[in-house]
Amino acid sequence: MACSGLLFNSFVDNKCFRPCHLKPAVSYPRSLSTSRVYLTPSLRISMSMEENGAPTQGLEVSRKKVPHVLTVAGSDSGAGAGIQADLKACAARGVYCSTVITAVTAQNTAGVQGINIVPDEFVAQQLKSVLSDMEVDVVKTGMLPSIEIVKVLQRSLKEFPVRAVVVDPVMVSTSGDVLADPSILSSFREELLMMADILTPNLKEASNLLGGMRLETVADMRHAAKLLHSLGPRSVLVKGGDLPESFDAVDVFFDGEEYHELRSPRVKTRNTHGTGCTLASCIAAELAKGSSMLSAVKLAKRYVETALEYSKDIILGNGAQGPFDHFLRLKHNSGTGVTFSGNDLFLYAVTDSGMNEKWGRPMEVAVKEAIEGGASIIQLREKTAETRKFIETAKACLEICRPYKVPLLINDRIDVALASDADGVHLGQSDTPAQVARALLGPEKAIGVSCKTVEQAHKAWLDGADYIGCGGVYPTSTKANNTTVGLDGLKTVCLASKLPVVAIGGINASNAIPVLGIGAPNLKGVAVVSAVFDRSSVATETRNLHSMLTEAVSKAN
Ligand SMILES: Cc1ncc(COP(=O)(O)OP(=O)(O)O)c(N)n1
Ligand SMILES: Cc1nc(C(=O)O)sc1CCOP(=O)(O)O
Ligand SMILES: [Mg+2]
Repeated sequence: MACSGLLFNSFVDNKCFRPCHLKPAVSYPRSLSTSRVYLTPSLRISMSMEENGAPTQGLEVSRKKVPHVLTVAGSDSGAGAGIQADLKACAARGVYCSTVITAVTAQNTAGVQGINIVPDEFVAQQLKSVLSDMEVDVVKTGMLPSIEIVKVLQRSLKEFPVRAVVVDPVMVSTSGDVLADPSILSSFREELLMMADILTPNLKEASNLLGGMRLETVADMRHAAKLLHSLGPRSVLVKGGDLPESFDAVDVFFDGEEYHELRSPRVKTRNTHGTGCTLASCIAAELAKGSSMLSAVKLAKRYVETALEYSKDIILGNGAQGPFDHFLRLKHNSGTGVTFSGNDLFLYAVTDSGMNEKWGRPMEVAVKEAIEGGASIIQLREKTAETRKFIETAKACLEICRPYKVPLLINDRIDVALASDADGVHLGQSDTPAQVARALLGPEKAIGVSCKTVEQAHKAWLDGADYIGCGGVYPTSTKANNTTVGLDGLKTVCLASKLPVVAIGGINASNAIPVLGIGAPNLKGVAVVSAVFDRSSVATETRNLHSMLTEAVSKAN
């Protein structure tokens, strides 16, 4: 058979299996005429090659095995469940996910409007494409809409065995729409269940597989798990999410020897569409990474709970069942409504618990007063706070800042910023490098770096910082042993950087104007500690400083 580009709608023979115009997955230097590949148990590939017939030495290519789940399921256009949920769950768990699509559904938060089943030969073709090439660890099945597709899957898994098979016996969607003809039940029982290392039915599915058995209590679930186990799967997880009037979400796990009742508080939310697919994919992902079955199930359950809790208030769609956020990120963008910009540096209030204690002010009160006085950004600089207390304070202050859309940053402590979902961090030269902070905090959060030199400013830019704090502009007694760079040092750093800069150190109402007058367009404002917090009224001092700065800027324009 001649190879002529991509092949549509036809089976391909093995010789021409990879479309000819595509490059091989690994391309070797042309001068190396032959290669021998040895697979060691640790999955490192050592390649010994010969150049012009002479052995070459020292070429060691180490290939790290990527944990890989193949999902065989239906597409959900609303992307809450099905293939889309599987992809997101595996990505969230750090596992590669390939896909064999069995059906394309037109679906949203209201239900399923249409289903188009993929021809079984084409399901077979997809299975062969992936399984013959891509070292799949675990296969996870979802919507298997026809008996032929179940048979195709069984044949493929015989030809290309994998380490584990997770079967989510999808029959009816969360909206109540039928996703597999009831005639599929016999094929599930006869063909699918014996391939399963774990079967994960909900109550309805477990009942259907057991000929309509009533499942109303945890005792019923235990009985069902045992009966289902006798049909072939190595273990069974009967999910009790729909159990009437239960306070906890209880799932029953049975591995043929022991039962485990896995309980967790029920999350009150409409955003549960796709939980079954996600749980099964997550179990598959954990198995692919090497977990035992019970730990994979426990990890998966905890992950789903966390995602549901995190997403309980997000709004997507008008139907009864919304999707949830697998990456625990959507609230950061749409929920806080706070996005850092250089202009936020105009009047930067940096807290000091010692000063607030001295004046008998709780931190939350001080922060509120600073904002009401005109502070455009707040930094919690708590050098001695105990971690738990620091997180609580940060959360309380965020409640205050959010309605004003004033960003709240944490000094030094990335852990506290993450735990409190603060808007970013400010880091010094001896703190965690900004590049590491960026990797931990993601692209959305603001990162400021203290810089006294041009080199430090350049590095801050390369590391992905959002702004520079430059000082000490004047001598300060707030920070011990601080080097003063003066107005000249400040100007040098500003002119050497593309980043917005805020000046800090000894700045107050009597000396702030010359700072703004240095003539650097990227100097966006001043940061102050004692000038506002070591005073009897934070609001009054902040207001004075704010109006002075505003007046100076408007005069300069
Ligand atoms: C806005 C701003 N600029 C500079 C600093 C100082 O940070 P750092 O050098 O890490 O010193 P500490 O504040 O941690 O003592 C800052 N906090 N804010
Ligand atoms: C926290 C801090 N960083 C500085 C730097 O030079 O990077 S100076 C400083 C303390 C600023 O306090 P005050 O406004 O009371 O002088
Ligand atoms: Mg620091």
